[in-house]
Amino acid sequence: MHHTKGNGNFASFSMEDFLKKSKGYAVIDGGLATELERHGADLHDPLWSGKCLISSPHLIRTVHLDYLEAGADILITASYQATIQGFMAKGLSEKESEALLAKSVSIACEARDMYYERASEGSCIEDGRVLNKRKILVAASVGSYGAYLADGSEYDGNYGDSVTLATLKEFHRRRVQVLAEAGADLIAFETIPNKIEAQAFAELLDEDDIKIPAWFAFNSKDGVNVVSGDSLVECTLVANSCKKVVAVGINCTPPRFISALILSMKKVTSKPLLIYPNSGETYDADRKEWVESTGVSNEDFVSYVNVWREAGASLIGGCCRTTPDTIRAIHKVLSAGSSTAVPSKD
Ligand SMILES: C[S+](C)CC[C@H](N)C(=O)O
Ligand SMILES: N[C@@H](CCS)C(=O)O
Ligand SMILES: [Zn+2]
Repeated sequence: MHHTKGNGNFASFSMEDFLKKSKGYAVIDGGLATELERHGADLHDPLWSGKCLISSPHLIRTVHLDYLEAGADILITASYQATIQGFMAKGLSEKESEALLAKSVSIACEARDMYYERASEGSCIEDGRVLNKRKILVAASVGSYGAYLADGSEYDGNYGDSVTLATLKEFHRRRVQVLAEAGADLIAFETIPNKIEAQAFAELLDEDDIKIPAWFAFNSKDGVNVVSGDSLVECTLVANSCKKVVAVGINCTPPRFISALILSMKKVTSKPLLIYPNSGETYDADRKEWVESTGVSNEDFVSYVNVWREAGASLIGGCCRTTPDTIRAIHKVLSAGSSTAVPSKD
């Protein structure tokens, strides 16, 4: 059994230090694709939100900036479903594809710079906008192989026998290298639907000498295991035994499942726990649209925040179908309760 608890530190970056300096918690941003669509982007495309790296990079920057002004401390880049393989299928060269991945990071960094500029001019809260010079992290998104398949496979995670550990490592290798060298603070492996893909990510981080740390975010549709049916505890242990993983948790999962998932992860790791649930709505992968009216309201979402914090989550945000309003409300709840919050520690 390898139940040894990792220390969560890697290289010069320590998630514990970052959290300590920000009162023990941090706010992650909300749905990027959701917000791009609300601004008029058409994401009916195999690249989904990654399509905007080609068609409307300025819109991505606007959305990042909106999330910072809503109080997010961490931006997740537009690279979730952007892959070299996906770009090349559109006729781009390998070099152009790699440049677009790097651009996802530079767009987020630009938004951060613009935010800092605004913050130095302004006061703390202006017209409901959060403006202060806190430390902001850029997390380079790496969606799972299922995301690349563009058929909602990240909510299922059954890739079939032909997809092996080696296939997954080969598939992800170059993108991870490019993103790690593009100036992000960390890599956000997102919507990891099974254990084998977590293993592939952990091995890539170690074998390829990736210079920045990472977080692992799994997803669940039953509140017990990850979506493929693999054990969440085993998946968490894979993350826990990788030194470069500085936080582990859950994303794009209905809010009602989150507390139980946090509690089961907490039993096997002392790394900081992160959660950024979706609204609880269901995704129709054929239509590439969300089925409305199955989710929770912003008020209901936010009513969970203190429960999640008390259960042990220290990084909290939103995934698909959450908006800057959700993040603004999360920021408000957490800053109001921060005097009583207990920071996570080893
Ligand atoms: C997290 S899901 C909503 C992303 C989109 C999906 N991979 C698709 O292409 O349909
Ligand atoms: N970060 C992604 C969603 C992950 S499920 C995006 O909105 O592009
Ligand atoms: Zn999502």
